[in-house]
Amino acid sequence: MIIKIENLSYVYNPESPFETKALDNINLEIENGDFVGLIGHTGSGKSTLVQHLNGLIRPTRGKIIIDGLDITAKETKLRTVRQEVGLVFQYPEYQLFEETVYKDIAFGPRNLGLDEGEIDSRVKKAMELVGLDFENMRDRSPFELSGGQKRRVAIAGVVAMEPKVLILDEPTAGLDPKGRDEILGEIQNLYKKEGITIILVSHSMEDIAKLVNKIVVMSGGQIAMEGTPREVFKNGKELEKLGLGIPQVTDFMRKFKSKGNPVSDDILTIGEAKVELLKYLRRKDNA
Ligand SMILES: Nc1ncnc2c1ncn2[C@@H]1O[C@H](COP(=O)(O)OP(=O)(O)OP(=O)(O)O)[C@@H](O)[C@H]1O
Repeated sequence: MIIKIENLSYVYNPESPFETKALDNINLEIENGDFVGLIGHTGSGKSTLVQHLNGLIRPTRGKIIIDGLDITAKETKLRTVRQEVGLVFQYPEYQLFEETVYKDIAFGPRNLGLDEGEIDSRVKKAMELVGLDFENMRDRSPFELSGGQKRRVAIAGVVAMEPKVLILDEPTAGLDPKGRDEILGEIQNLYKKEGITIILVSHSMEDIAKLVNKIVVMSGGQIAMEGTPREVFKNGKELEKLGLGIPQVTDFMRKFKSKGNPVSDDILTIGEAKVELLKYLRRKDNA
């Protein structure tokens, strides 16, 4: 197990008129190599939770153990936590600030005190992992890049820290469909190649169904459901009550089945639907 969260609660602005209980007794275990989708409607506590995981916020109550290290203990240094857990914020491109792509990605590794050779190889590897051409892009200014490219630079900066856990908070927000697909493809690629643990916060059930092997559903600062995508998306009605949906293709297959067509409704992606519908058509032709 790489992450263990025990009885985690967090209150913003305690004992003031603005007091908000954002996390309410969270207990969660994540296995090494899991790809976790964290979903929940606006204000359910997802961002607050992920900020705890890399030490940006200290809990009001409870404990977080990452790879055997209690990151909530007073004596644990933030620097150590950041090496273990990389967090890519929403709209991370706003945090780019160096004059070249290379310098921006090298910033974190340089702060770790690594030597130039190691920094260079980490920048190269991180750029390759997120699909940025090293020779063509290294000396460009991050500010003259497209939205999708800027975001990749920002993700590469976190990847270059070689964290054991990578958290991405809405990495496709604000991108066009092509940019979204590219970034998601790179994330999937990174997961396959590096075998790290990934936590993806997303409002897109399609993206979640396509990528993750475990879903955690948050509501009102608590964990409302957890399980494999198949387990979680079986509970369409409960998800709806929490202001969430199921992938469109899952919804379509369920409706198609309910009209009396003999197909499986346990379908999560377009690819699965295609296979199932072709089988159905063949059966129909042979009948
Ligand atoms: N800096 C803050 N100060 C006070 N309250 C906050 C702060 N940040 C979040 N909250 C409150 O804490 C609760 C959880 O918010 P959080 O941002 O973690 O939710 P979220 O699920 O990430 O939402 P979204 O999907 O909109 O990003 C909400 O009630 C929110 O209003």
